[in-house]
Amino acid sequence: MGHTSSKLLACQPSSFATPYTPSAGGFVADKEQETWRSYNYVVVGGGTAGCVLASRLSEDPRNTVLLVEAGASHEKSFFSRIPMAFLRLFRSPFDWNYSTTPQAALGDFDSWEQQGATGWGYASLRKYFIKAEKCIPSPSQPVDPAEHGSDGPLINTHVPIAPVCSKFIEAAEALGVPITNDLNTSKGTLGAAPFVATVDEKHERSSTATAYLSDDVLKRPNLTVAVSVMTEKILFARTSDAADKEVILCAGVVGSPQILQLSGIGDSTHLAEQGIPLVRDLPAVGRNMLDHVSSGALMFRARAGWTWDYLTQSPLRAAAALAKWIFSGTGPMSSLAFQVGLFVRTDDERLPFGPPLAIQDRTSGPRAPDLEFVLVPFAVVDQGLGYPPRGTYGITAGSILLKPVSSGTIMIKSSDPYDHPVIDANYLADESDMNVLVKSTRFLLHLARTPPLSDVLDLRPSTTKGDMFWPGDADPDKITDEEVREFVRDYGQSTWHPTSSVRMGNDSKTSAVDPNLRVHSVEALRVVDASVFPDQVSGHPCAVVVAMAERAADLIQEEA
Ligand SMILES: Cc1cc2nc3c(=O)[nH]c(=O)nc-3n(C[C@H](O)[C@H](O)[C@H](O)COP(=O)(O)OP(=O)(O)OC[C@H]3O[C@@H](n4cnc5c(N)ncnc54)[C@H](O)[C@@H]3O)c2cc1C
Repeated sequence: MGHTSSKLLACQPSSFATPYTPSAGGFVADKEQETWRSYNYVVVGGGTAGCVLASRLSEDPRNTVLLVEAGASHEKSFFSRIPMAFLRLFRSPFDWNYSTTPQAALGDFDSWEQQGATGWGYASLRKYFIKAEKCIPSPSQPVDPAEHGSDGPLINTHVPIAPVCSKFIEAAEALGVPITNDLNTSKGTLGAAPFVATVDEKHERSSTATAYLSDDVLKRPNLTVAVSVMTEKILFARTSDAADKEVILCAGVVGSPQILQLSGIGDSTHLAEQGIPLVRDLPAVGRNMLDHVSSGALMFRARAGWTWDYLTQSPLRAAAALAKWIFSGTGPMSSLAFQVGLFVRTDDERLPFGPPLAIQDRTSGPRAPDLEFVLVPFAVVDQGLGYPPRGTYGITAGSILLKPVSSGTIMIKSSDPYDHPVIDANYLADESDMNVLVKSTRFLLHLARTPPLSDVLDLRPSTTKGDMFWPGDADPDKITDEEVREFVRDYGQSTWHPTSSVRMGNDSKTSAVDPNLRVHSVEALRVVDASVFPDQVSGHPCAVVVAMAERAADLIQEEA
């Protein structure tokens, strides 16, 4: 996070905090605290949730708020402003570069309430989705205004899509997937449509850092924002002196369990092994992590003129597209890399999923999808770090397991906060998860052979394993399940949507925070981010994190 008015952001801890070296135990004597600079709310992590909370909590001038973010201000990253350029941020200084352990086998809202997350059903979350949003629909894709917000900070809009993307959607419709104008309604996400984009009036990629922490918000005297400041651990007092003071962890699915464990909150056995004094035994901290794992990218060779491969293959045309975006805010650079989505159910018998395979239904009900397909309108090798040879055109499609059975763990491996924790995602450990991806890959192969998509592709049946267009060129009726499994094992990957590593619930044996997001049996400490999701969602998590942070801001202020 960060902002163009960087003079308003602090980098030196001495400018907003009192220097202090903690003793090994982590508890601070009452006398020492009296002399400290203090805030009503310290928000740790200026990501999606943290920026919303810092903005909303500081609306009341009586609240003093400190937001602490480990990363640098995004103002120096030109690429973070260009909607199309998000792949350029991979392995940049803005990337934590986390990786999972090697994976041997290489996840609504009403169901959240049923799992103990009282107050987090759709009926209560809906007003926060609307509060957060300013929807600007395009005339070609009208939406029901009753389903959307009109004056929230985050702009949702439609951006241009490549010609091949329309063919992808039309082919999906031909196979039986309904086309919808709007994937984001109370009716659920089932169907096929272009994605909406959080792109602002300046045609720049928008985040909660840009939308919620505007210049005016950053000028509030009661809000201090610190960037490039790593939170190492939380210090505790044995007695609470002020009920209105809170630390709110918004450090994300990896950062929040890591900070809790470093601070002595987690599985007592694991903390003892790391030599960390126990503050509270909460085994669910760092457990139950659920991610959206994908089959791996399937590339299909395409005919010239239908894709946007020129963005990666022709520096001249890429420069022209960039100039167009800079001067008019239009063209391919104003668009997304992932442009269209299909949300389906694997038990939909109309769709060509191949022979039956056992699948455990973890969806919240018959209108909720368990599978998503996405399309990038150019060929992408190794997550955008490589591209096919010039003159080779392609599309990159992937299928995403939305409701995994397998769950993983995030555990610190030492007491050093700068040591990345061990992330064992445990992908596809349950056979049902692998079966979803086998079915989905076969569906994609059929989709590619369905007009009008097949008319703009250039499939070549002679391609063999190892080729970048394998298994895209494989015959969906001949490729074996084992061949698909092998592809998924080789190329399956995270789609960067982990959740639930500090799960919300009522039972402190199976959850880490209560339905008001307070860490069980610890005063004045909350967690508000994707880590508290009781379960994975059947869509993309970011809007849910924003709505959750909006509701949390209300909960916190009601309790103060
Ligand atoms: C490449 C990529 C693409 C994605 N695309 C989409 C998408 O298209 N749609 C969608 O819905 N979701 C998408 N997501 C997922 C979405 O970004 C996350 O679900 C969401 O940002 C989670 O919000 P959060 O507040 O839980 O955590 P984050 O936004 O990750 O915020 C956590 C913050 O805490 C900071 N932090 C961590 N540890 C510390 C520490 N010790 N001290 C201080 N600060 C700390 C981090 O730097 C970070 O800024 C994508 C994610 C990635 C990585």
